[in-house]
Amino acid sequence: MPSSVMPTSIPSAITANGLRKSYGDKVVLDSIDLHIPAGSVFALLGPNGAGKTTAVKILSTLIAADGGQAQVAGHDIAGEAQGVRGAIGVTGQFSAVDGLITGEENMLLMADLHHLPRREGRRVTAELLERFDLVDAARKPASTYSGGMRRRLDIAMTLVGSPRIIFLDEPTTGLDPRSRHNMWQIIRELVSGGVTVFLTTQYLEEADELADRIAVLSDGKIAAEGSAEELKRLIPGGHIRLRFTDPATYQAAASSLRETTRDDDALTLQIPSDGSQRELRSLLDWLDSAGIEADELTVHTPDLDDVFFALTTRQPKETTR
Ligand SMILES: Nc1ncnc2c1ncn2[C@@H]1O[C@H](COP(=O)(O)OP(=O)(O)OP(=O)(O)O)[C@@H](O)[C@H]1O
Repeated sequence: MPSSVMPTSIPSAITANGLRKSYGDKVVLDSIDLHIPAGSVFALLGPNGAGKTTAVKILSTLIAADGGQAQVAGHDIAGEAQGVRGAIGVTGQFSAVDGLITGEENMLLMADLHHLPRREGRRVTAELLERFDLVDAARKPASTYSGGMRRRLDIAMTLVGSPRIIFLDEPTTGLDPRSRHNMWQIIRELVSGGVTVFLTTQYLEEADELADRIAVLSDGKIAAEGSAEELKRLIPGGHIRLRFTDPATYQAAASSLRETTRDDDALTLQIPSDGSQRELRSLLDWLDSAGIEADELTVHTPDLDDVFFALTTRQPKETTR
């Protein structure tokens, strides 16, 4: 895997070896290893209840692991929790925003918690409210904010302490498409400023858009890890789909094309393909020479959805890893 051949000159922001956590009989994290280079975006992807939040809580020292070790920003999560906390910011499902006070007051409170001198606190607050487009709403109670504004305030509050590593636990869950794209832009800007982002998400598109590396968490284990492109290559699934309306044409095509998957009810044929121009051309040539005309032709290349479903669909017990 590329993580093992990572240039040693890139320092690791987060490393974990054999992290374990159970609640009662339920094993939530079953020996997790992570190596996240500084300045990169790492996405931990998994279905509901996979253990993503548990991983964030352990790495941000909110809860203790049952076993294994991890270093965050060079500090051991068990022995140097204060060092870890000083280097990180956490936002997400356990938001720090207080709805009863204004956005600005929330920011100033954060500045106090970080022991910033009053003037410096005001300067940082004004700068971040501006950067996150919250100036107009700054004097309104945070309870009146939309979901997107609240998330922006949450991240702005996290940045008061200038963290080098930020944990974003499902940062866009429940946001509308525009707010989601705004949030992605904010995350990209954080990374271009050198921050390392550890992101959890259920959205494949989000991981595809933002992450340098993606790990798919399933049944307490990392089922696969790599860039979006590497993960897509892991699974087959590319195909060309031909749809017919005339049953006789469909039958003629089905009986003469090899390696097809038939759907006799929908009158469609699926031909395995890597989606390349060469394969598409040879299929079209063949259809032409056989005098077969499909009513619709679509090319399907595997996407992260395919990877996700292939890796997280529960298998019968004896075939699981
Ligand atoms: N304090 C707790 N006590 C008992 N079980 C817990 C506790 N916290 C989490 N769990 C269980 O651990 C599992 C993983 O939970 P976790 O919140 O980490 O999942 P997740 O991947 O973040 O899910 P989601 O996408 O729904 O937030 C779930 O089955 C959950 O019910």
